[in-house]
Amino acid sequence: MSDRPALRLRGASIGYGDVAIVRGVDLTVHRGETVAVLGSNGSGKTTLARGLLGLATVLDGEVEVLGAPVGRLRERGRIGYVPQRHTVSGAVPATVREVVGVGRLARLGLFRRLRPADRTAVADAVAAVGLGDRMNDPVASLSGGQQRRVLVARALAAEPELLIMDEPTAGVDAANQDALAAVLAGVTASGTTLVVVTHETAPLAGVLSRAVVVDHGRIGYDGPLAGSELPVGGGHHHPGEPGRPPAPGYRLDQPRVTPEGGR
Ligand SMILES: Nc1ncnc2c1ncn2[C@@H]1O[C@H](COP(=O)(O)OP(=O)(O)OP(=O)(O)O)[C@@H](O)[C@H]1O
Repeated sequence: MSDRPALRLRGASIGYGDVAIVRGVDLTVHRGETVAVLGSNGSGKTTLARGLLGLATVLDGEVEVLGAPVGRLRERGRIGYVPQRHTVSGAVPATVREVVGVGRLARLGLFRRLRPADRTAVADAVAAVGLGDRMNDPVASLSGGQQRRVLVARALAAEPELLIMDEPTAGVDAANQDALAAVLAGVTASGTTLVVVTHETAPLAGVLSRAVVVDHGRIGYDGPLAGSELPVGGGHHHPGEPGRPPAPGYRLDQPRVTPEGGR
């Protein structure tokens, strides 16, 4: 139902086995929002993202995705996911067209065949990530950054309502980061909700408007991603009393900059 938020977490704890990594998270993301999920290594960003997809276990609380309890959404193609690990592997050598075609099939459902309009969507998605001339190449023959873009195209080809991306710009060169930003701007302009786990907001600064900072499994900041301020680092801010918003150039793996300090 389109009046329900894209994401709604209430007291959500998410983890693996019986170990909670993300704890007691309250988070609502409305349709069309564009959210950066930030935080230091191991803070729980990927676990949070995986919890939205049913790939990590919801141990407590509620997680609703596109209006349905997590894992219960029947049309999985409504959610697009670009995982963190970037290589596309498999025993059978698959071409770019085939891998991205699988993304389109997720939208159609199993045992359906791609029709001309679907093939066009696949070609458009591949072109959008700048790999139009590699359509028939085995994915295994592409560079790591190019394979990463194949995964982005695979997600785009399904034209999802909610697109969750884990480090989509990592290992991608500046020109292709810009191209990706342009693609995502177009996707979000058509109403797609975007959640991007990232260490670097600068490449997608024009697309992302809200920052959620995960700090030791909890949300330490939730507010605008704006301004030209210096990075905040971890911090223990809370919604309602946010600290300084992470700036577009936020990178947690850069040396910390103290509030008083210069660069
Ligand atoms: N499959 C798994 N089984 C058990 N523990 C896991 C699993 N995946 C991750 N963890 C643990 O969960 C914690 C958080 O990991 P997670 O990948 O969510 O962090 P992250 O914030 O995405 O980090 P990074 O920035 O390094 O990607 C880590 O302590 C990690 O060891």
